[in-house]
Amino acid sequence: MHVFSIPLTTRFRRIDVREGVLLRGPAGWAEFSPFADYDDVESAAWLRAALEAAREGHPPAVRDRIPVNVTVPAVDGPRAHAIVRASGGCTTAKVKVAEPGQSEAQEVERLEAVRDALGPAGRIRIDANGGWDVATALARLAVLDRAAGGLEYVEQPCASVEDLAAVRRRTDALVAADESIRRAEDPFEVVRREAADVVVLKVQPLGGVRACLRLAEDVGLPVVVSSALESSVGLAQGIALAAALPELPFACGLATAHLLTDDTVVRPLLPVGGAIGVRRPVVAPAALARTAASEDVAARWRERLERCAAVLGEDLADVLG
Ligand SMILES: O=C(O)CCC(=O)C1=CC=C[C@@H](O)[C@@H]1C(=O)O
Ligand SMILES: [Mg+2]
Repeated sequence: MHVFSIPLTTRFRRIDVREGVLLRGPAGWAEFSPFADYDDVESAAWLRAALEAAREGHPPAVRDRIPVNVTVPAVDGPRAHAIVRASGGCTTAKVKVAEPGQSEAQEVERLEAVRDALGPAGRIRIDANGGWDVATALARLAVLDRAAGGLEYVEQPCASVEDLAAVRRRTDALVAADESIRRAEDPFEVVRREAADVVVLKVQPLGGVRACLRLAEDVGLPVVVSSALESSVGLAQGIALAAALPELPFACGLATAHLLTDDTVVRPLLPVGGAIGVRRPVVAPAALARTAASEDVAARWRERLERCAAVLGEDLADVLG
């Protein structure tokens, strides 16, 4: 077991340092890295995902390259431009909007810069993380669609499924559901209420690659696989899901290794030509030493891991070695 602590290159989701645990089982390394705002019961799904990867490995792949979007945090125009240009050939960008404290003008500047960097053929999607009410979403979407020169879709414009459905009914923009799937008691409410055109699946919060494959089948909507800002060990779990899905019509949000200043593997899972090759990266002792958390952080994670294992009724002896 290895506890890592890696500073981010850019503040994202109001965090500056990404922490988590790497476990190693008979099928290889796996990552357990629930965000701090997930309680033990919610975090247990993240552990189920890690145990599946460590013990069973990944299901068969049906493709060997995963097209990915570059993820643009809530930064200013010049920085957004630079991030897109340094993205490893991504032709789709996902741009964060609705950041608390930021203005519409800052979002417009960011989207114009991203369009400029991508060129006319690129695709731009935005993610509001549930930050708007319906009226704000409708007004802002019109403005941001113009600034971006067309939006591929808007991810989680509002927090509730009811509001997502209202936005979807009242605009031409496609709506993607993220938090309404990953943090919902019932992910099928999105389907019943016709609240989304696309669902975003993240492997850790949804309990593993196989659980996500079943969910994708049952939901019956196009899927975008996205990361939870993991190190490349966790990203490989997302890559494995994207590789195994029968259909993959959109670029996936798995190019987030560039948001970390270091990684736990020899060759991080970064895009080349806008896609990430399907592989399980090699964890290296030197990378583990560089990214090792301090003793107090490690102790906090060991306790969290134990509490989540208790929630699942799991004995972790085979993955802690
Ligand atoms: O989808 C992407 O391009 C990258 C992943 C990403 O945006 C996220 C990762 C982790 C936490 C989330 O707040 C955020 C998201 O909302 O999708
Ligand atoms: Mg999202």
